[in-house]
Amino acid sequence: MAPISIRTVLISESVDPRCRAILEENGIRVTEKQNMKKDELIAELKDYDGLVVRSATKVTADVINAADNLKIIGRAGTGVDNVDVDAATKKGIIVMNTPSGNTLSAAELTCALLMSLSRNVPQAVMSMKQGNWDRKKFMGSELYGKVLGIVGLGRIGKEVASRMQSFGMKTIGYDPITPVEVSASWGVEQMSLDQLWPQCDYITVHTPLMPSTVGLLNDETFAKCKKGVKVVNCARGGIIDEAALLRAVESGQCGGAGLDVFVEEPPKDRNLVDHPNVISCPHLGASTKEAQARCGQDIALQIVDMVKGKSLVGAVNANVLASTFSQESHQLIKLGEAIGAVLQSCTASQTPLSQVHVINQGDCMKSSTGYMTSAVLVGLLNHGSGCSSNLINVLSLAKESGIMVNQTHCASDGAAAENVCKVEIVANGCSYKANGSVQCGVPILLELSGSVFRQPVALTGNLLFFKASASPQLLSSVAGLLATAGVEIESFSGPSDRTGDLWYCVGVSSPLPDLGALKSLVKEAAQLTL
Ligand SMILES: NC(=O)c1ccc[n+]([C@@H]2O[C@H](COP(=O)([O-])OP(=O)(O)OC[C@H]3O[C@@H](n4cnc5c(N)ncnc54)[C@H](O)[C@@H]3O)[C@@H](O)[C@H]2O)c1
Ligand SMILES: O=C(O)[C@H](O)COP(=O)(O)O
Repeated sequence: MAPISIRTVLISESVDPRCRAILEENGIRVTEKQNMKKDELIAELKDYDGLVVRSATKVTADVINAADNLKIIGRAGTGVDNVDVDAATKKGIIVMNTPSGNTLSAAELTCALLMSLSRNVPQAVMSMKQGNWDRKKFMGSELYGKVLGIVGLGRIGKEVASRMQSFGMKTIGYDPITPVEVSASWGVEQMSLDQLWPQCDYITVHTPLMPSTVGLLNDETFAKCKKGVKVVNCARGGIIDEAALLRAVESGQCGGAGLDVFVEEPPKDRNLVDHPNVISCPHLGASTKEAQARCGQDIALQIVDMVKGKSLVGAVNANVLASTFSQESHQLIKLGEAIGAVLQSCTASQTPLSQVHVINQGDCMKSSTGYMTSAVLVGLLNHGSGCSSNLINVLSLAKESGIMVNQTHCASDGAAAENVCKVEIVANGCSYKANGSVQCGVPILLELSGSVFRQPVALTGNLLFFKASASPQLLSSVAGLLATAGVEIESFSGPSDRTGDLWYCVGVSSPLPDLGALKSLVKEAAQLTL
């Protein structure tokens, strides 16, 4: 992938100073501006290539669509639910997070809430401060021997499990992705949620907030739990339905709740926060010096590595790009874009483009299948159109335009070029094909719609393609016309076959000022600069 240039970054929240220092040490100008309202953020962001946030900045579609220079949104932390990732992807903006930097801190806070719930520590502290000495009111219960249900067995769920096992808790859990044998290896027996709810003395949720996790604990599921179950939400507000939780603590079905996160932060509705059996924190899971240092440092290093073309780590919406940081992939991307551009030029009058099929042939093309398709589409959609799609958004743009995209990989067919990218498109109901490869680091075109070139076309510089039937005068006539226009021929590739209308390509010193001048000599003509 072409290196992404990030010269300016706006940090819109309190992020560890290491973040700014690392970015600046690497020549990136940084501005820190906190507590901006949406309009201020929109106005400010116009001037920046990058934005670094935590969870408070709402990077909505309006903000993203107004940020014409923005290329990356860096989240110094885990959850990206405050970023409209779909809108960013459509705009070709990378969204990147640092998912493991605050795992231990969030796990420790979860454990602190579980322990506080078991012994009423916060309530006892408040009571002491009010001058009381009440040893009866705050009778607790041991964690030892109790059952902890962990919903979401990812990074944090796993760390919570091992810590609470050291208190003698039995840990059971549910996760649709983590294999049962994996969680069993760290002591968590997995089961369905319906089996889990009635067994738990404590439940803690550690999933992302998404449609399938909104209201995981609700009136119906609370009813399936043991009476007096205690719950912790240190993940995202809304995974435990707040209204259902209030009803459950009021009825005693829920014996206590520890909340670090809320649907609305800070919560305007204080009913849960004020309930005597609810203990809460203002979203402090990641608020430790260590977690902030890791997240601030990680996001800065990830951005710098990406700018330097070293690696792409932590991108949540551009995984395909992670494999594009090598010399070989740069060359293949150039090849894909060039094939797309050639096909676009040679079929410019044929619209609409309705199908694109990219076949990657040969062992070396196996790992490149994903990004080659995007590269071909970038060439097809951007060339001569003013469209500025990139590898991040081109698939969604193609889908929006109703283009059917297919990609396949096949083994080498034993021909001279082992690794070949073959592209077939359908435009205006007609099919066109182009095959290319990389030779000595240069992208080359081997075949264009049935014309196999005797001398492959080096896909670089100014290229003039024309379709004509072979005749002894054809080349001298084209050469004469080019000379009259002051255009020098630098290379020539003709078809190996000589029958019918076939494609030729001439590398020229500059584009022909009037392509129409070729009309009397050829059937079709197209030119492009690569
Ligand atoms: N309170 C804080 O300050 C704080 C700090 C860090 C992370 N978090 C939040 O904690 C949550 C977990 O973070 P993580 O780093 O462990 O994420 P993770 O991606 O490592 O783990 C999430 C797990 O949830 C599982 N999951 C997805 N859908 C599920 C479902 N329907 N039921 C059960 N499990 C499901 C996934 O398979 C995954 O294993 C996230 O919401 C994150 O934003 C909060
Ligand atoms: O998802 C996260 O990383 C946590 O919720 C932490 O959010 P914060 O960076 O705003 O503290």
